[in-house]
Amino acid sequence: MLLNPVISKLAGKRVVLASASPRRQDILSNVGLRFEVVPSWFKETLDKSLFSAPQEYAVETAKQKALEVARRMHMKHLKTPDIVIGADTIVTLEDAILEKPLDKQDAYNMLSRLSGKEHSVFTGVAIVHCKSQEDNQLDTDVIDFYEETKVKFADLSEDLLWEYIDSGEPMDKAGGYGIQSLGGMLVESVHGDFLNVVGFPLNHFCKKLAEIYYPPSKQSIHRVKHDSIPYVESFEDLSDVEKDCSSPSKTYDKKKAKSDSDSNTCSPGPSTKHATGIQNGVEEKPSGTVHLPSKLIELMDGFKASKTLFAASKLKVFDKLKDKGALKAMDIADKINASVHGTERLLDACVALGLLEKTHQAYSNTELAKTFLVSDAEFSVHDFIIHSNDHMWTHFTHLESAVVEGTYSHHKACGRTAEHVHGPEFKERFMRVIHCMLKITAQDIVTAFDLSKYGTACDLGGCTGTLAHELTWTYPEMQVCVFDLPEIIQNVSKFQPEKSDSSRIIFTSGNFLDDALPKANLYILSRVLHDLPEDKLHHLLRKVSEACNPGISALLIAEIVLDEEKKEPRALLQSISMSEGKQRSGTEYKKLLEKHGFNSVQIRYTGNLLDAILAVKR
Ligand SMILES: C[S@@+](CC[C@H](N)C(=O)[O-])C[C@H]1O[C@@H](n2cnc3c(N)ncnc32)[C@H](O)[C@@H]1O
Repeated sequence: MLLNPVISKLAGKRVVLASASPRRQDILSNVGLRFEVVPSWFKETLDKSLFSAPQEYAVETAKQKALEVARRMHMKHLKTPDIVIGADTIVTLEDAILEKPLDKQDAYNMLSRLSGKEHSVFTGVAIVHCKSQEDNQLDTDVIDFYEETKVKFADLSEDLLWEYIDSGEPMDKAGGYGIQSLGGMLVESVHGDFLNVVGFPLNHFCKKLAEIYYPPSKQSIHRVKHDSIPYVESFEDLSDVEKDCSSPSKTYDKKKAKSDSDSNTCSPGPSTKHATGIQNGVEEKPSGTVHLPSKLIELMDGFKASKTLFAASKLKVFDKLKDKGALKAMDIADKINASVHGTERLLDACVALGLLEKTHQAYSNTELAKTFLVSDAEFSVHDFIIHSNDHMWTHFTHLESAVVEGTYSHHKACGRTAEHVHGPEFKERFMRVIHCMLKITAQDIVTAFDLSKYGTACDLGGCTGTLAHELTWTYPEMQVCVFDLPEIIQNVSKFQPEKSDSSRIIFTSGNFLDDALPKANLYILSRVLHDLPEDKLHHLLRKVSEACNPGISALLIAEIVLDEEKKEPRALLQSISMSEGKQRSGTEYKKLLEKHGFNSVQIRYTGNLLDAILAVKR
């Protein structure tokens, strides 16, 4: 349950926290906010002398952190977040800004300066609302603020200072201390928001959200206009949010219905059209037509958009336009051997979907098509689209019977024989699909954690070796073994990139359930666990755990990690077509791994197709 109704205003939006700080993540997730973590690459090197007050520096840094993530996500995967939250905490003493200590001596200098004195902790916060414009440019709207808390340190003895520094705690914290853990011992008093010192001013943040989502009522808000049709403009008050939207007594307000449909919250359906009510003494009358929520329209029409993309890919429209500049519908029809009339309709639909551009009756690829849809582009998802058209489409057509039967008997449903599924043609297509999707997410997986200390890695179920190449590019010392079934390994040669030091990668065939695992410091299971039934899953994890030496080895998992409420649509839509296995939340993965002796489990939400989990036995 959400304690604060303003947090619920963010439900259904793609919210990103541009900070790797586990403390900020905890503060926000504890109040039920669902968000992805995409740490900012913005370097905290703004010239402090340019700011008239230290808090302005913290606010600007927070803003730049959030904007960097918003721009990167928009550019990189064309998945623009709705909101990016950036934060920066600094400690100031007599106008000097103390950030994170560089080393133990620096930590000592900071803490001894703070000893016996009162200092200020400022956290600058930026809330960036993002929107992708029609020309694919990113439009951002920044709201920022800061919070100050005053903290007084006790007089600290040399011994206490060094004991604290030797604990390692000061190193990643502004001012060199963490109030929420050992550093709490140094603090005599706190004036202001405690969580601000921990790293995020939650109370001020919620107040800001309330200002954004519940603008203060104006004098004229509850006014009645007596035109030919009387109408009422009204802003809901905070307490309205918790009310059941289906309540028949709820008054219908056209403006609200529109904004609700835009923000995917509940909106009155046709049954409320004739409702009347009294709000703040003003009688409201029904006001005009009911808008079908855009969310629902999108869902009802979604299959047409998918099929348009699939048909254009299957007919190789994007390939024909590659390197050709703009072509008229007639010329494209000729190249794809199709009717001019039908081609023109398909092309116009692609323009409407942002896949093609049209100028002077001629069509050309958009940047999105050039990057992802041309079949030989570096990051092409063409093979995945063809797989979706030829297989997933049929799969989903039989969804009702799969639900009724409780299993996905897709061979039967799709009229396919074992030969279709296990034959060489299927294997090669399967490998192409895996290869193209992993190419897009591999970099984020291998950089989610610093893996440089692992000299050898073994990618179990590593298929074409995409992750192995990314690992050797990122970690120049690492040797990687790709372990997969013999029929996969014998086909890997055609997937090897030209520019790669393949001497550090070996391909080994075997069955990870039956055979001994190759020796390695780092085991990788990418998109393997979610597919396994419980008995095989535990068997495999037991084997990996036995092969891992405490303190030396680790297990890296790449999967979609569900939010705790299990509402992530992409994972749930994928689950619907899975016959065995299941998608799991972060807590479920932690419990599963703890059961197999991995007592340190860290999760990174990458914002890309797969998230990363690093599990270590201490
Ligand atoms: C869903 S794919 C994932 C491929 C790749 N790791 C990725 O992240 O895209 C599962 C991989 O595990 C391999 N695999 C399945 N069962 C296996 C087994 N018993 N032993 C070895 N590899 C297996 C499959 O051949 C396939 O390459």
